[in-house]
Amino acid sequence: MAIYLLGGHQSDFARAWSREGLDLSDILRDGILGALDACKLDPSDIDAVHVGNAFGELYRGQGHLAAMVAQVVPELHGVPAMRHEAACASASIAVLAATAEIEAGRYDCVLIVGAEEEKNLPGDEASKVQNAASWQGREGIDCRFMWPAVFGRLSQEYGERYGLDRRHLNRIAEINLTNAKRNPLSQTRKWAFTAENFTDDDAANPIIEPGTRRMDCGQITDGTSAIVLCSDRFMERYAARRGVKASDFPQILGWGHTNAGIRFLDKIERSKGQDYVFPHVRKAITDAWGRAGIAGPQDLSGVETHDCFTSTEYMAIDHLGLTAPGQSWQAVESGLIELGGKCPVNASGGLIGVGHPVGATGARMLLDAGRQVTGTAGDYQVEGARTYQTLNIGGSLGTVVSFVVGRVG
Ligand SMILES: CC(=O)SCCNC(=O)CCNC(=O)[C@H](O)C(C)(C)COP(=O)(O)OP(=O)(O)OC[C@H]1O[C@@H](n2cnc3c(N)ncnc32)[C@H](O)[C@@H]1OP(=O)(O)O
Repeated sequence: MAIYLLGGHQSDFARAWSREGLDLSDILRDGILGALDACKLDPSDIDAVHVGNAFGELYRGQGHLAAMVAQVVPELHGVPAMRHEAACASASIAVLAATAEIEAGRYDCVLIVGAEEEKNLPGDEASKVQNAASWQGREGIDCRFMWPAVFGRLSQEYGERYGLDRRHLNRIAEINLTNAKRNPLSQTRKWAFTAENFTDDDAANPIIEPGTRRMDCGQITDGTSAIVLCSDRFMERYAARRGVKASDFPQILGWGHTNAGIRFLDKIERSKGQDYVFPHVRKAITDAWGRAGIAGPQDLSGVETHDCFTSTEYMAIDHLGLTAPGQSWQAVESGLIELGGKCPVNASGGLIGVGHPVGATGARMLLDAGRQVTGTAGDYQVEGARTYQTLNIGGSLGTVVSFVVGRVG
């Protein structure tokens, strides 16, 4: 059973919606209507809706986002809707639920909308809200900001296991923020940087938590990304109606999904002496390859990966097999991960450059992967892209989801 990615929508991640008198419900509406418009679908074409959102209750006091769907788009009244929360992987989990429904033959055309509002609080408060995705009172990490602290520990772990030169982390930030300048929907496209920002200069690149400096951080972002998936049965009708070919559209070729518990230090302890710092991340990636029928990174045109911090991308590089374990620095130094390199990573700018509206990120990655393999990624197009992989994580790698997207025929 093929699962087609019909298309989708991303909002401008530079927008702070509360400053326009708008809130999470408006963001959700924009995602749904944007995706319908992009795919030239009527609301009546949609069999089910899945909402990805992590922190609606905490940022805006707003829960029950499944029912919000028909509230803001009344034409979807009566259509089944569900909300999924898995921290920063919420939208990918929503996608997994949608693909299962299509594979089961229950529905043929399903809309997935990820949405998050974060900019309605000051930056430091907004960051602390996200601590909720850690194990309250039990992480054993004394800090202000849980995620900058956790991923600072991750770079420390790489340092202890394999050796780590911080210049490679600074370079990852620079590559992603440079890529984001080409992306008309990225949050940071107009931000100004100096060369010192990408060094260990304490003034130009201040320490946020041990092991993490400002430029290592993904952003606090408002935004939505929504995609529409459909069965081959629906695609047949859709293609005939529109006079297009099914082979023009990307398919979700494979997926991997693992859960590894919430507490960061347990995961680190568990993998001592093993090849990979996170064997469950490696498994999600290789499961996706297996289901897609590809052999490994040599079959990929590019990757959209989680880079909530530079250390996260550093980890992703070796777990994706772009280098041997612990040797991610080689891919940074050789230019392999840059636009024009053998396997560009985060051509869009990633979470550091595009922004990270937590509940929307997984859908945004799939949308970008789909754009790449259909040659519609504009100024950040990876030339000749055919097959793309996404890697989306929740919390300290507690939830991991990876997809392989490509065109067939
Ligand atoms: C698995 C996971 O995904 S876990 C990841 C979860 N995510 C996180 O933990 C988020 C991590 N990031 C953060 O916590 C925050 O970005 C922080 C705390 C590091 C910094 O946040 P803030 O204090 O808001 O500072 P920040 O530098 O982003 O922005 C301050 C203002 O300066 C602007 N700004 C920042 N850098 C620049 C620049 N280089 N040029 C121009 N403007 C800039 C921002 O747009 C912002 O303005 P705005 O509020 O009008 O939009």
